[in-house]
Amino acid sequence: MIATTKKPKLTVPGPHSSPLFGNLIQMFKFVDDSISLSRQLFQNYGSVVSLLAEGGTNIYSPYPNCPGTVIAYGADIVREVTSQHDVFHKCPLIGILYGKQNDSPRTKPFNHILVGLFGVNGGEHRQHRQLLMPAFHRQRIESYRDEMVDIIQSELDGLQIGEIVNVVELMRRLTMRVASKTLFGEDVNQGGEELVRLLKKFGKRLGNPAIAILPFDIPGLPYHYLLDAMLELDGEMRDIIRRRTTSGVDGGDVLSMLIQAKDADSGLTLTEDELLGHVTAIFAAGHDTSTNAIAWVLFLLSQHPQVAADLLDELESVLHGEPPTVEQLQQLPLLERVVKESMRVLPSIPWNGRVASETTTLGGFEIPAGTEVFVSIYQTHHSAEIYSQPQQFNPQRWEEIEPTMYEYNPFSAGSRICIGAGFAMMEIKIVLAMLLMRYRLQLITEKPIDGKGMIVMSPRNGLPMLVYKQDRQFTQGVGGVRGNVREMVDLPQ
Ligand code: HEM
Repeated sequence: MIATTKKPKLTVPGPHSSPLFGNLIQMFKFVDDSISLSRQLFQNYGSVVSLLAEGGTNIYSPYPNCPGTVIAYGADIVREVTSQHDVFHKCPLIGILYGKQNDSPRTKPFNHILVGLFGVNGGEHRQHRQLLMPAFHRQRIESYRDEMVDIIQSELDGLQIGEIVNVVELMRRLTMRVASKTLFGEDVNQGGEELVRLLKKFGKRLGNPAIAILPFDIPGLPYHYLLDAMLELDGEMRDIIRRRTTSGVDGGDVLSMLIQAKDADSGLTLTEDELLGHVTAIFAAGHDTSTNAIAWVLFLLSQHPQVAADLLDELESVLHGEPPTVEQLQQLPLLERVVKESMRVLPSIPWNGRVASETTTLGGFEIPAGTEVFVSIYQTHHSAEIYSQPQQFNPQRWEEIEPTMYEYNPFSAGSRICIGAGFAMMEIKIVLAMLLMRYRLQLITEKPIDGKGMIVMSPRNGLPMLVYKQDRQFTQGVGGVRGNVREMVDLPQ
């Protein structure tokens, strides 16, 4: 626990709040549309900005006396934060709720649900990461290829020509199935529905801002229903873990590997609570991210017909309509560039959140202990000092540029770099290759495309697309896009 007995003052520049509920309003604005608000703040105050000059905001830090929120961007900032992991601590995905455990047994799961790697720092993080690494080794990940292909095939078989499909929902179902199969060995379509239902229910309750404002376990209040959903999820997950532990069967999935994982020096294995923390965190970190990464690629392709045509040429010439093998994935350079460029312009994780474990500096400003710091991956990727015409979706640029890991970091950088990056890239590429050879998806522009969300950036109104057999009519459906995405990427009128 970071000890801050008195709330120190922030001296990082930023806007001043209105007298009544100014901090709540600013927090709400940030959570609602962090990209637009931060763009404005960076323009007005520079690359290191306080959400409110006087502090008093707390979005993510579970520690009492958090002095406020600092947002920052740029390669130097990314380096400072990601290379000093003992100074800039990471906190559980459950955010401020992590600090709300009390004597009630109903709050006990806050200890572990969505904690995993996100909730450990320093030596403990190194130890846990080492235990998890074998499950994410290249060979292990590659062994998931066949299961991924089967699930993708079955989801694509379900698409009807002429129907309008919300691509975000389609990809969410697909990546959830892939995650539950590779993590727990349970395909959603073959009996894993209960777990996915409970995870969804819990995620929905967690997204209700009222739980932070009225955290009282009283029937009728959203916090009460969050605790109910969390206990149900906790129970279901424990059952899965116990079944797997007592059966002693290695199903080849991540959970089986984690049950067997043993620290080489101490011989320690993961406790049931730790296992629960890891699998819920990996599940949460591993499917919504990929869902939106794929959705944004499909959006950008729908508005860049020449890129879409070139990509299909590449896919067909190498794959001839068949799902890619692991080796063939290395022979698709344009696919690689399209995905990289899409994750540069519209990263599905726009921020890296941290909390200062001691008083330190960032970009030359003093950062008091306990301050929460958000580093903007999005704004770093849109920096004109690093990328010429940063708003342009131009996969070709990757033929000439080789940014450092601090300049380009959709998966973060340093010792806390995404453990699932290899898994995600393989999944995203296989989905795109199989989908694009079979179908053309034409964007429906009825509703604005608004990229929203603080943890994961997602199109708020979904991404409705009309399904065609792949007919190469890529110029259809180009243009007419409205919404805040126009401020993020250059699009045809
Ligand atoms: C396009 C897909 C993905 C993106 C963009 C992404 C991005 C990220 C980023 C930016 C971080 C660092 C967050 C921070 O430092 O604050 C991270 C961490 C993490 N990711 Fe991913 N991720 C993706 C997919 C996955 C998948 C598929 C898995 C697992 C199956 C996964 C598991 C994790 C875990 C466990 C961490 C914590 C690592 C640590 O703290 O040591 N991610 N991811």
